[in-house]
Parts: sequence; C-alpha cells; structure tokens
Amino acid sequence: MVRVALIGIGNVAAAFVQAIEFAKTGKEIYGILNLPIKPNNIEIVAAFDIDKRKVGKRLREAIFTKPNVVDKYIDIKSNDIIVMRGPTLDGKVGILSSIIEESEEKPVDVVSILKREHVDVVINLLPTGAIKASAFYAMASLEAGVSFINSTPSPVAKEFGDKFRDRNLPVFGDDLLSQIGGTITHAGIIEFLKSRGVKVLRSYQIDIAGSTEALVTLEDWRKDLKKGIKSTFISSYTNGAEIVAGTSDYVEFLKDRRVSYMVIEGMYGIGVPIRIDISLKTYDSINAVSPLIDLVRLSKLLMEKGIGGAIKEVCYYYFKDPPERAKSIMEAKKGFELLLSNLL
Ligand SMILES: O=P(O)(O)OC[C@H]1O[C@@H](O)[C@H](O)[C@@H](O)[C@@H]1O
Repeated sequence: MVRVALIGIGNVAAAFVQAIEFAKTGKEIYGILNLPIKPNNIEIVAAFDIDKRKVGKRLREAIFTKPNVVDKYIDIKSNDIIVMRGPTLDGKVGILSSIIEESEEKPVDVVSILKREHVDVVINLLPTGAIKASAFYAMASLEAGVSFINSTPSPVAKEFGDKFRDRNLPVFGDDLLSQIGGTITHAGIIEFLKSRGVKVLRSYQIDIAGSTEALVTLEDWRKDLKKGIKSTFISSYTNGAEIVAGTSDYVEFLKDRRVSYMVIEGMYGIGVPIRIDISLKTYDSINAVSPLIDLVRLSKLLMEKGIGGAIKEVCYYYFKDPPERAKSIMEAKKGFELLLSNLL
C-alpha cells in the first residue's frame, strides 16, 4: 500500500479520490505507467483543508462540497476519513478570502498526523499563490519523513530539493502538467511542426474554465505567475518564437470544463505562411489524475530504494516548472524512460 495525504480538498482532490475508487473496480485508467505498485494499492489516509464547509466532513462528502465543481463519476464507499483543519497562512489571500469560508477550528499538528497515519506521500493541491502554506507542508513532510508532490506553481521542488535529497525523500514539482491539457498540446504541436521543418514564428493560447483556480487566476499577480510558467514551458521547446499562454477568463457555467484556444503561426517552403487554430476541450481536474497516480507510485518506489531529492527526469516529464528542463518533449520522455528502466 502507498499511504497518501491530500493538502487542499478542491477539484483535483475530488477527481483523485474518485479515480482511486475507480481503480478499485478494476476498470482501466488511461495513460498510467505499468509499475509494480498498482493504482488500487493507493490509499488516501489523511486530508487537510481550511474551509469550514469541508473541515470535519467525511472526505467522500467534502469533495462534492462548494466551491468544488467536479462531477460525481462514482460512488465512494470505502473511504471514511475526516477532513482535518490545516493551517491557513497565505491560503486565503486576495480573491480567495471571498471564496473560502474559513473554519474556526484550531489547526491540527500536521507533522504528528503525518507520522500517526504512516503517510508515505503528500500531494499538495493548494490554490495558486499559497506559497507560504505550500512551504509549510513541505517542511512538515520533511520532518515527518514523507515524500512530496507539488502540483501547484509554488517553488517547492526548486527550493526544497536539496533538503529532501539529504533525507532520501523524493520531491516532485513544480506545477503539474496535465495529461492532455493546453500546455502539453501546444508544445507538442509546435514540436511536430518543427520536426516537419516549419519555422514557428509566434503563438498564443487562452484558457477559459469555471473552477476556483480559473476564478483566482483573474487576479493579475496569479495570472502573471501562471502565464510566465506556461509561456516559458512552451518557449523552452521552440527556438525563439514569441509565445503567450495562460488562463484568460472564468466562466462559471463551464464548471470543471476547460477550453483552450491555440493559434500557431509560422512559415514553410519558400516562406509562405501557415496558421493552425486549435480548440481543446477537457475536464480540467480529471487531467491531473493519471499523472498523480504515476507520481504517487514513483515516489514510493524511489523511497524504497532510498533515492531522494527533486529527481530531474521525473520533474521535467510531469511538471511545467521543473528545477531543470529537457530540450524537447521527446528528450524529456527518453530521459524519463531511461530512469524508469534503471529503477525497475
Ligand atoms: O493543462 P495545463 O496547461 O497543463 O495546466 C494544468 C493546470 O495548471 C494549473 O496551474 C492550473 O491551476 C490548472 O487549473 C490548470 O488546468
């Protein structure tokens, strides 16, 4: 078994909890690695949040509580854990203060809970911008001897990588790359065009969704942070093309659906123009599920072998803002596959 703690019971947590239940039915989850640890070996044993509508509730009920918008895909029968009150820190700054209804309960002692529940892996799913809170949970994980997956844009793998390495604990981050979201699709099309000799000149991507993450990204500083990460990820795979990409709007009725529009312009042949327009429609939270199921199992495998730190091949394959980047998506895949073959 791999024992997991979830930090932030938002939409991705709602999708992940359902995916673990789905795995128990024996049905196929698309796009996950074939590893000795199976998805049904994952057990969620602790959950933390700060919203009074979720704290104190059963996890299986909290995941469908406002402001979450994820659909119910499956009945969760087997998990009775209660959501605990984590520390707030910067978890409700700015627009989040009008979305979150802060619990009046006293925060629990996170380190002792992680130890008591024998947690192997913490998944950080706090909102964008909760930098101090993410750092707090990273430190708590270090102290409790737990590995850490940082799905958020906060710099955890970047800043805590050495500390985790010294304790032989894996830390993966930063900012999870969706299985088939806007960023990887955009970078992938550009890489394909390049492989066909097209000179890509410029490109933009706008993302529209109805989740809390889309709503909080309306704040300029969060928008700039995420736009910077997405644009840098895509640009790092192009030779000097002008790239602008990031969340642009919140449309409430879309709920967990996300629409990404991409426009890519370039030249080919004797210098005539090519333009590609793409509209990609996905369920945002489900897009995190397969990568997270892989990362949880990889954490445990690496822990068992005593390998710690921000393993670069895992970070550049699964994240948008890794401490080190590969030169292309293909190179990232090759590097990651080599690591896997040495590991298994
Ligand atoms: O789909 P992408 O481009 O990999 O981005 C994934 C996610 O990136 C996160 O930063 C956002 O908060 C999510 O809402 C978003 O969907």
